[in-house]
Amino acid sequence: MVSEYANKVRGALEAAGLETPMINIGLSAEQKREEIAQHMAAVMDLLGLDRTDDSLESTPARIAKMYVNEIFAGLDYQQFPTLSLIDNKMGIDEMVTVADIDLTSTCEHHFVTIDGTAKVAYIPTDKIIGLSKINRIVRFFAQRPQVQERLTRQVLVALQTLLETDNVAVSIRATHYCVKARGIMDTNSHTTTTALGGAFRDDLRTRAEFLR
Ligand SMILES: Nc1nc2c(ncn2[C@@H]2O[C@H](COP(=O)(O)OP(=O)(O)OP(=O)(O)O)[C@@H](O)[C@H]2O)c(=O)[nH]1
Ligand SMILES: [Zn+2]
Repeated sequence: MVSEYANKVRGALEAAGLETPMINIGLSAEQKREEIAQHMAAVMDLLGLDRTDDSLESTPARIAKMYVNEIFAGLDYQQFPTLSLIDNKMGIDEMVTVADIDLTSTCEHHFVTIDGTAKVAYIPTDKIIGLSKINRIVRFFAQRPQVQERLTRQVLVALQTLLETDNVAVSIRATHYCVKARGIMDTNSHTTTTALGGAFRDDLRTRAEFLR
């Protein structure tokens, strides 16, 4: 079952042209794992690995399970977090910031790790969200093949939709293992992406407070 919240978020991402390019192939999670395992076995065979070795024999099934249940679980809206949203009866109108959110994602160009942290802030209007739910929404979108810019904007639009306010800001700082562990092999650089809405975009002081 896909929740009402998840459907709202999906609709908003599609309308904004920010949805991850996906095709509904109509397979169950079990069927996906089975087929992916077969393909991973073929990849290992082509690399000349001996899959009868006891350390390698379960690797295809392990990778399939990791893809479907773990690192790409966010492709399935049924996995969207259960939310607690409450009416802002307290009239809170100051910035709420969650910083140093652990973020592990996967680069969609190379299928290797993106490792970083996220910072999310919002200024409540009518709704307040349970704090841990912000971390969970970040994790949901991180559990997809991603480019950091899209990930940042998906979290922004999801929270704007759920909180019914433009006043949301998201910043992600991450190391890409496709840059660190291969290719240019730069072990030092990191990438920062920022997506600002409402007052975070238009009001210099609010913007500065978030970016500080
Ligand atoms: N904008 C953006 N680019 C990314 C992200 N993750 C990886 N990339 C880049 O995607 C690009 C893919 O470039 P290609 O030339 O097709 O791939 P490649 O030959 O493996 O490139 P090199 O990494 O330069 O060896 C690389 O420059 C990656 O650094 C991301 O989150 N955002
Ligand atoms: Zn990459």
